[in-house]
Amino acid sequence: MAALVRGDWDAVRRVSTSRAKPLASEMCDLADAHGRVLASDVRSLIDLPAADVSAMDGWAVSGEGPWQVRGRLVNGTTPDGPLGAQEAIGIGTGGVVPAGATAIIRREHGDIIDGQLQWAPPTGVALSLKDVRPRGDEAHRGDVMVHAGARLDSMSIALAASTGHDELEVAIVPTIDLLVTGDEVDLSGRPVPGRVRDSVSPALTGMVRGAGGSVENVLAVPDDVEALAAQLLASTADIVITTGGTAVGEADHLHEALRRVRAEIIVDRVAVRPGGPTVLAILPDGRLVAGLPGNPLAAVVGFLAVVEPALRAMTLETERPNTRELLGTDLDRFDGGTRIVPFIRSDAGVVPTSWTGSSMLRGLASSDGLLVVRPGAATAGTSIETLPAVWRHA
Ligand SMILES: Nc1nc2c(c(=O)[nH]1)N[C@H]1C(S)=C(S)[C@@H](COP(=O)(O)OP(=O)(O)OC[C@H]3O[C@@H](n4cnc5c(N)ncnc54)[C@H](O)[C@@H]3O)O[C@H]1N2
Ligand code: MOO
Repeated sequence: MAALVRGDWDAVRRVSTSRAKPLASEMCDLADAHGRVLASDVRSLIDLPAADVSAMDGWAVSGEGPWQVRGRLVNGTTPDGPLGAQEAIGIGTGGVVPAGATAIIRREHGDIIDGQLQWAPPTGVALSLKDVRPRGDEAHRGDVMVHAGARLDSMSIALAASTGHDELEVAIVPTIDLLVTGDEVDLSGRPVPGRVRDSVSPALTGMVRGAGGSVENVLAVPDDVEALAAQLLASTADIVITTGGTAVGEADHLHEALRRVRAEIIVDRVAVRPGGPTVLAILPDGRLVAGLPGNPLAAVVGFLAVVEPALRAMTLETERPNTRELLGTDLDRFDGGTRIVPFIRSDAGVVPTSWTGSSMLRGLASSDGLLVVRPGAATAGTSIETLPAVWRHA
């Protein structure tokens, strides 16, 4: 298949989605399920609640009062028979309402005098079963509570727990190795003039997690075709991300390394700024290689173009609908492709941050997300597509 060369933003994301192979699934304890992608629907194992239960502390009664009190139902047990006429039984919130009950009386509306329950309702309160939560009020056995493809969060996990689950079927987490190229790049310490501190791997580690994957290794690779090719083959990750070396400089070895390992290039540059030199390739054994530019903001954009869609396809995560917001300012006209620009929200609408250069993360770090600025005019008061700050949800 021919590579998509200087492909449009949406086309690149579609191709990255379609060329990534879904991974298998595994079972996972609820305690470890946060952030995992659900592989099969969570269906309720029970009617919820499983019986008619009282919504209030008080008494279940039958017929008109006063009532003979038959003791108290211990929470967690079921009634040992129906209530007879003029009978009452003490009940707690969540207690199973006995058959024959015709009303719940709240604790504060009744008193026991000589073993008999006397009712002293405030005005307007009638005897009724309105304080009963009927069986199946929230869910019936078999109802789909969480759909396959959902990213599990604390609420969906809690819902699975409330409907009787201890473990869930989830997609296996795709693994990522990050190969940091650039002989001038330091993985730690304070960079002196001429040297650059690696900021791409810290930025991408959280973005990978936010997109459902896991960074297994961060390795510095020298600016050398042999070394890069050897490391591409040695890695066992589902996606190998390289940073730097994508452009046309003398130390830019990515294309040659990909040729040597017989990778098929799927995407060769993207019509986006920053992030233009992004590459996506597939190794003979099916693993993906994403070549991201060395400039940090360009690397983030390249990640969103080719890695994020691939990760979601590998876990079969449901695609989120595009979000749109009101643009708060005119943007300079640009026809050379899509621009991705960090934004913040203001009273007028979304506006670009400062520090949006390809080498800068300062604007992105304080942003609320990214604008997707299509070629052509973008004027204040119109709606514009945005991408959420996925790095923040990791
Ligand atoms: N003659 C041309 N020059 C460049 C072009 C071009 O089309 N023609 N494209 C420019 C664009 S756009 C980008 S983006 C960069 C992409 O460059 P590379 O992917 O080859 O990256 P490097 O040259 O290795 O590095 C670029 C820049 O980023 C710094 N860097 C690298 N790795 C890291 C890291 N892990 N953390 C922080 N900073 C990093 C590196 O020191 C360079 O300053 O090429 C343009 N040039
Ligand atoms: O477009 Mo590059 O990706 O500007 O820095």
